[in-house]
Amino acid sequence: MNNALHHAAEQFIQTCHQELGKPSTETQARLKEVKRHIDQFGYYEHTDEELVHGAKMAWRNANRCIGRLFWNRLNVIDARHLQKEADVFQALLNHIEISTNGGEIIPTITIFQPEMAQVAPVRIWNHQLIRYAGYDTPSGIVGDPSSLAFTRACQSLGWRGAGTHFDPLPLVVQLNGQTPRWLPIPQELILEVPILHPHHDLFGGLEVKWYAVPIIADMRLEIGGINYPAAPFNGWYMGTEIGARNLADETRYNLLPRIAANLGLDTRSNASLWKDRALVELNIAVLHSYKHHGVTIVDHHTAAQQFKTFEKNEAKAERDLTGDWTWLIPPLSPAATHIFHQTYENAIVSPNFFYQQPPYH
Ligand code: HEM
Ligand SMILES: N=C(Nc1cccc(CNC[C@@H]2CCCN2)c1)c1cccs1
Repeated sequence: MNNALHHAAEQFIQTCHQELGKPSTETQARLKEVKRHIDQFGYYEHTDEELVHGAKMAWRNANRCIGRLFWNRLNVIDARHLQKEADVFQALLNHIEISTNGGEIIPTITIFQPEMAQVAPVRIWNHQLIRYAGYDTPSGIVGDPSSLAFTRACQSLGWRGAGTHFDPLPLVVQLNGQTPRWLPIPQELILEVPILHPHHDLFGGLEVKWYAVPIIADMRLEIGGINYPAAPFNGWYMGTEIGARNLADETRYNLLPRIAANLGLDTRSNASLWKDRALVELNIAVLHSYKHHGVTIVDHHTAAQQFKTFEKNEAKAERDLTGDWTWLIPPLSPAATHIFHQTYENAIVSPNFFYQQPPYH
């Protein structure tokens, strides 16, 4: 075990220090110190700058992320010293407030204490800090079907939702494998955007909205062999995530039939491409609404162009680009982007983000 950690630590320290332009004397001294610490305690602690740069490297290595051009502008919040529930909740509310920034979204990551023994010191049960509940009712599913299991977990902890299609779920935090605690997010901290099309009525009477900031809270951050099981991170949305998946998928909010009907499209034949027309108008509405409310969002064409620049920057830096084509292509008009017509090596480079076993079932 320690040999693997030695090697991972050495790889990271060398690359990190080289990228930060540190003199080799300092790197050698740091390597010796880390080696000694691992031999004595079985782990080692990252310095502040190793943590900051390591988190940025993890974003840069995220093969499925089209937004990596801005990897070096990540706002890193060091929360490794927090031990009490109240402080962890406060740090999560702080993350929501700081990253939302009134709509001018700041890509941010908050890093809680690393795994030392086997039990994770802090685990966040939420998939995203802000997400809508899903309820199984006799007249069908209300809210986000993706949230059914987590909503049930929250209810078993005593949480009760209002029962609407857009009930923000509570934050759920578990310390050292003990009983998880939950905390509702103050409504004033949750910036939301009403979705409206600039020219058409897409939804009839139905009020449709979505939250401004996607904050992934259930992935494990690995840096130099050290694991951080709680390291929530946010960027801004690419419009298709909301318009082509969250509001469009049949197993999500499934709005395409309703939109087609309101647009007077012929839904009896596939060849009328009514689904495609409904998709395009919904995505126009999403981009228009976020821009109208001053909330950062990127369309998939601009995002692809930014990714092209990232590809060029990485080549200039003489780093091998890795990527997962199947996730990098946008779900709407993929062949209209350069990504579709290129191949990417899906090798896993550390530091990186990984899935982990959900802490509830
Ligand atoms: C700044 C704006 C950003 C945009 C527009 C963006 C866009 C995206 C999109 C569209 C996906 C695919 C998600 C899906 O299809 O469900 C993705 C995946 C991902 N992004 Fe980014 N991203 C951004 C920032 C970030 C940041 C700040 C991080 C971490 C520090 C990050 C890490 C990741 C990871 C780890 C994945 C893969 C998730 C998985 O495997 O489930 N991204 N990104
Ligand atoms: N724009 C974003 N989107 C994003 C990024 C990573 C992961 C996810 C959620 N992906 C899971 C969903 C559910 C199945 C397929 N997509 C969204 C960001 C979220 C956090 C930082 S950027």
